[in-house]
Parts: sequence; C-alpha cells; structure tokens
Amino acid sequence: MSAAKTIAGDGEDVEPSVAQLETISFEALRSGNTAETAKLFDVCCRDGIFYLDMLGSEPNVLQTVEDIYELENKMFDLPEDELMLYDIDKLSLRKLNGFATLISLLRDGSRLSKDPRYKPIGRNHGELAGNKDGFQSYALPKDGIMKLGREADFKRPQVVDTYMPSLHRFARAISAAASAILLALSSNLMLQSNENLNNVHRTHLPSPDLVRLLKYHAQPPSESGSSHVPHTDLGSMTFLFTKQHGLQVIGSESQEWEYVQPRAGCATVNIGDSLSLLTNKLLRSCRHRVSALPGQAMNERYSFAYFLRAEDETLMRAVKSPLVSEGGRDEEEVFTSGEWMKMKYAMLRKDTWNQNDNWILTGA
Ligand SMILES: O=C(O)CCC(=O)C(=O)O
Ligand SMILES: [Fe+2]
Repeated sequence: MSAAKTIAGDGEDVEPSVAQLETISFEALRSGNTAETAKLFDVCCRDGIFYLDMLGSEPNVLQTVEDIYELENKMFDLPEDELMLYDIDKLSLRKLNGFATLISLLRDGSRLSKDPRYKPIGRNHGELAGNKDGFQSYALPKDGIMKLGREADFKRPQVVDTYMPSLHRFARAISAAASAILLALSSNLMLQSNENLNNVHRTHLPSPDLVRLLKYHAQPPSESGSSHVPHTDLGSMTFLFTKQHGLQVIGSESQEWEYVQPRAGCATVNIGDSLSLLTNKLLRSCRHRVSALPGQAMNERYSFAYFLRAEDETLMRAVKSPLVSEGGRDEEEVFTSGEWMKMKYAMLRKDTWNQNDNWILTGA
C-alpha cells in the first residue's frame, strides 16, 4: 500500500486518502504463475489486503455476484418483523445463520441475547449514538448452501430459495479462489504437504464459513462515528463485494485510515486473524472499519462478504516454516479455531472494552 492519492470530498477541503491496493489475478494464481504467487505473498505480509481480479473464474462469477446484490436488496426489503423470525441470536449458537437491527436496542437499551443469523442494526458494540453500530446483517451458512452437516436444512426466508443456485455458484467460485490463494501462500511459506493451509479449509467438509449480507443505514453527519467499528476479521480470509465507498483500512505505510475504492470485477480480499495466528503474525490481519467520507454523511450502503474460516478443530499455533518465527503463546494457551471464534464474538458483543481486549478485537 503506497502513497495515497485523494478522492474528491463533497466540495469540502477535506481530501481523504485512497489506499493504493495491489491487484492479484486469480487466473495467474491458478495457472501457478510464480511472479504472481510471490507478489501475493508480499502483499499479504505487508498490507493484508488486495483486490482479487475474479475475471476468468468459473462459472461466470460476476453475474453471480450481481445475483447476490439482488438477493440482499430483496432480503432487507422484507419487513423487520419477518426478519426477526430469523434472529441470529435465536437460530444459531455460532452466529452462522440469521438476521442481526439498532432501533429496538436504542429504544429499550436491552440486548436481544446470545447468538444471531439476522443481526438487527445496533446489536454489536459501535461508535454511533448509544454505542451501537449502524448496520443490519444476514448470515447464510456455507454448510447450508453446500448442504453439508447439521446446517443442510437451515431455516431461511423463502426469498433465499430462489437464489440458492447463485449462492452455490458463489460459494464454489470463492472456494476455488481461496484454495489457489492458500496454495500460493503455503508454497511461499515452504510448508510440508501435511501443513498445507488448504488441509484445514476443506470445502467439501463442514466448516463455519458464511456469506454475510450487510445493509448500512444512512446516518446524519452529526453522528460522525464509524458505522462498523475498527476490527480485524476472526477467520482466515474475507472476500468482500460492494459498489460503494465506506470501507477503510489502516495503511501499512501511513498507519492512518485510508479509503478503499470499490473496483468492478474484483473482490477486495483481506487476511483475517486465523492466518495471522497460524503464521505468528507474518501474514497481516488487516484492521478495517466502515465510515462516511470526511465531511459527508453515511449513505445507505450495501455490501456482502464470504468469510473463509479454518475448520473448528484447527489448532491456532504457528506452522513449521523457515519464515515463521517460533514462540508466541505457551502450548497450554493454544486454542482451536472454534474456541477463537467464541472469544472474538464475545468481544464484539461486549458493552465496554478494556485495554486487554484490544488484541482480540483489532488484531491477533
Ligand atoms: O461492509 C464492509 O465493507 C465491511 C464489512 C466487514 O468488515 C465485516 O462484516 O467484517
Ligand atoms: Fe470485517
């Protein structure tokens, strides 16, 4: 991420910095291009985020991506009462399925309980009025999309059924991209075949991967906080799609917030905590948030993401690589991927954080 250019504000003096992210070609990675593989590794160590040019992915993923935008528009157009039937806190102990909204919480100040699929706005800790966030979300479990394990018959609004073929194509395309990336990273890390990162991200087996649909609500300029607080993602990699501004990352050189420009035909991919834990921080879990451009109000905004996660039993300790330093946590302190997920979610739902919580929330 080199020196940032600027994008126009709203006739204001403020000129936000734009993150100069590298672009990685999926096609080049898949064909084993060594220059592209090396570039990917450098970018993941330095920035922890890049554009992945999805052109050439099979099947035509760009049409599929359009289908999912359509699904999320229809989903969030459903009446709130209906979405609340799929309250993520009630449907899924592990937040893998359901709807998670703000207004009810701001009114009565209560927390709706443990573990949402649909997340109503404001369920998580945030920076807006009442310390709540500014988005609704709906989680769709990969296992449900792929008909695997206990989620095969997951509860869902009828509109999802129409889009199941698209969701399936989407999950397959992202899995193929993830697999090419993990193979390239494993090869750069010089991992033995039994340590290959793909071994703990097997698409055909149950895993806590999910597709999350997100709708941010417009906020007045007076509410200048982030609609989605600074955080790192708990899993291995996130494949984000949006046509609108709002995502910001901490620049690896500037160490300041920079705006990520949406780019057509590309997913914005960021490394999450699991790959950082597995490489003793060599791969950078990218810190990010969602906020309006300076001097502007937050507009209504849609995005969706595929969250790739390590299988539950994966031990979160450094892989054996000449490039990865040993040490870090004591053997007794090693937790599994499943346990890490629980710790991180507990943190996101807390009302207040103390200093010791920061490493969990904003960078493992
Ligand atoms: O909506 C976005 O651009 C980012 C969403 C995000 O960071 C998340 O869901 O973890
Ligand atoms: Fe995130």
